[in-house]
Amino acid sequence: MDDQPSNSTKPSSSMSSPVRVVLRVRPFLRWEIDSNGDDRSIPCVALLDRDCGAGEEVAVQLKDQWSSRSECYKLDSFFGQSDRIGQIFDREVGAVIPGVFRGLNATVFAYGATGSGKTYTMQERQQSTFSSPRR
Ligand SMILES: Nc1ncnc2c1ncn2[C@@H]1O[C@H](COP(=O)(O)OP(=O)(O)OP(=O)(O)O)[C@@H](O)[C@H]1O
Repeated sequence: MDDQPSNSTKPSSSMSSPVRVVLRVRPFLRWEIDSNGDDRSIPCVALLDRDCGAGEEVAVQLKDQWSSRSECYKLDSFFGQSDRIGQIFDREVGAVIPGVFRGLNATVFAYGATGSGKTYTMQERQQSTFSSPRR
């Protein structure tokens, strides 16, 4: 994601765009709730608009109540805390696989802060949400 504090940081794209930017928000982990307290375990990313009128873009807001951060982004797709890995695969990954067998190149990569769920998402492995932070 672009980090400019503006209302629209990403140019309009369509399904024909060669690059899709997809956001997944993972649930809070048990230890995060325990150490923060329930009142601080409030997601700082919210889906604003599922249909922005340009292709299938979505608008999301990054608003942190504990800092002054308040930014909006347009993305190609959004998956929330309750969305399953299979949904991400079906909507975002499955479509590129036939092309791979026809000799086209496709890359799916995860980007994000440490602990944000990149490995969990890419490996489709069910892991405990009650695990402790790494030391
Ligand atoms: N969607 C999810 N639902 C439940 N738990 C999740 C989800 N995504 C991640 N987790 C849990 O969050 C923790 C961190 O996830 P993960 O190891 O995938 O992060 P990471 O981005 O790969 O971290 P790092 O960059 O440090 O390797 C793990 O305990 C994992 O089980």
